[in-house]
Order: sequence, then structure tokens, then C-alpha cells
Amino acid sequence: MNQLLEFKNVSYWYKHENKQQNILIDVNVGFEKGKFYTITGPSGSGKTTFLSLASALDLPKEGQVLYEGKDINKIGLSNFRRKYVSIVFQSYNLLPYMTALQNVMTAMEITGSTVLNKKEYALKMLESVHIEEKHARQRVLTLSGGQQQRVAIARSLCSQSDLIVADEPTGNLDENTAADIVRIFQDLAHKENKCIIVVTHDNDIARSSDIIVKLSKGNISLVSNKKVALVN
Ligand SMILES: Nc1ncnc2c1ncn2[C@@H]1O[C@H](COP(=O)(O)OP(=O)(O)OP(=O)(O)O)[C@@H](O)[C@H]1O
Repeated sequence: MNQLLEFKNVSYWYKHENKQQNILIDVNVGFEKGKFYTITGPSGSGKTTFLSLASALDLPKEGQVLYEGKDINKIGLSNFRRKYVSIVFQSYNLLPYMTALQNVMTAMEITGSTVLNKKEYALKMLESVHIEEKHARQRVLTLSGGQQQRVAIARSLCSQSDLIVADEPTGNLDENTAADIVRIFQDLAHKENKCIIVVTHDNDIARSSDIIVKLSKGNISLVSNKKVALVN
């Protein structure tokens, strides 16, 4: 099996006044390109912690996270974040006084994109998430929540990384807009061959993914959705 990202014997805990709270206990799980994964579990089960390990915001206390077989600690955490993973936050993390286009182009500058015509490319990425040029040229603070989330996804696409992780990306959105975002993730996995890992509380979104990774009491179980629900 061709794993893009692999958790190998990963354990993680927090210490509270010398008491250890185990979050992940000897977890083994792999993620492939071309698949859309959701991470689910009760509040406090460690979903955000899991995602921070998958996106090199933190390191396991024990075990390794491997990218194409290489330990991300060896790749270097900031190097890994810059080159190999795109993170979509619930709060979008956009620059509100800039236009959508400027937000995407700024991210391209920061990540050292080698694309020659950055404006044209940014507009193409925005169009791929259904942000037309008129909206692309508006300041982000004048766009709706759903539009802002799509801009954040377009920004994540400009780094051209194979791995996209998102923490509750539909948390603030209405049902229709959330379905729209989920469809974009499905397309990115199935048409663009990306590996998508999304933390969600929402069972409908989990059912729309290819594989559900359930977290509970430090352990994980996988549910494969053979017949992926199409969102409408
Ligand atoms: N920086 C930290 N220091 C200490 N404990 C922490 C820290 N971050 C998280 N925790 C604890 O670890 C547990 C897992 O937190 P995490 O945010 O990963 O869970 P979650 O499944 O994403 O929760 P939610 O669904 O409520 O967002 C929680 O009990 C939390 O209080």
C-alpha cells in the first residue's frame, strides 16, 4: 500500500500537575493519496491533537509520523509545513483587509511558489472553489463565511502540496455551504489525487468521506465507507 502519511506506534499525552493524560496510545494508521478521510470522536478525544501531529505542528511523545516513509522530524517541522502540507483552519486565518486574490497571492509568496504568473494561478485556484473574479477582487471581510472558507481552501491549494488537513472547516457554515465545501474536498481527493484529512463533529460529513478514523480513549478504529454518500 502506498501511504503518503503514516502514524507508526504514535503515543501522545499531556501532563497536568504531574498527572499524565493519555490522548493517543500506540496508534498505527496510514493515509493515502486520492482519499478523503475524516477524524471523528467525542469532544476531548484528541482530534485536534491528532491533526497537529499530522500537520507537523507538534511531534509525538513516542513513535513517528512518516511522510513518504521519512520521519517528519528528520524532514524538519517548519520545512515540512512549508512544502508538504496545507492547513485549513476553522477560523479561516485570512487577512481581512486584503482581497481574496491578495490573500492567495501572499500565501504563494510566503511558500516560495515558483509559478510564474501568480495572479493568473491564484484566480484559477479561486475559480476551482467557485469564487469568481468579481468576488476574488473584494476584500475578504466583505465576503460571507462560506466564501471565506472557500478562499482559505484556495489558499491551501496554491502550495500544491499533496496533503491537505482541515480542522472543523464547516463548523461555522450553514448546511448547504457545508455540503459545497465537502464536495470540494471529495473532488480534491478523487479528481486531483490529494490526501484530505478533515476533523469533524458532523456525522453527515463523516459519511461523505471515504474512511472515518474514530478516536476514542486513546485508540482509533477505521470505518470504510464503501458507498460514499454524495452530498447534495
Ligand atoms: N495544550 C494543552 N495542554 C494540556 N491539555 C491539553 C492541551 N490541548 C488539549 N489538551 C487536552 O487534551 C484533550 C484532547 O484535546 P483535543 O483538543 O485534541 O480534543 P478534540 O477531540 O479536538 O476536542 P473538541 O472536539 O472538543 O475540539 C482534552 O482533554 C484537552 O483538554
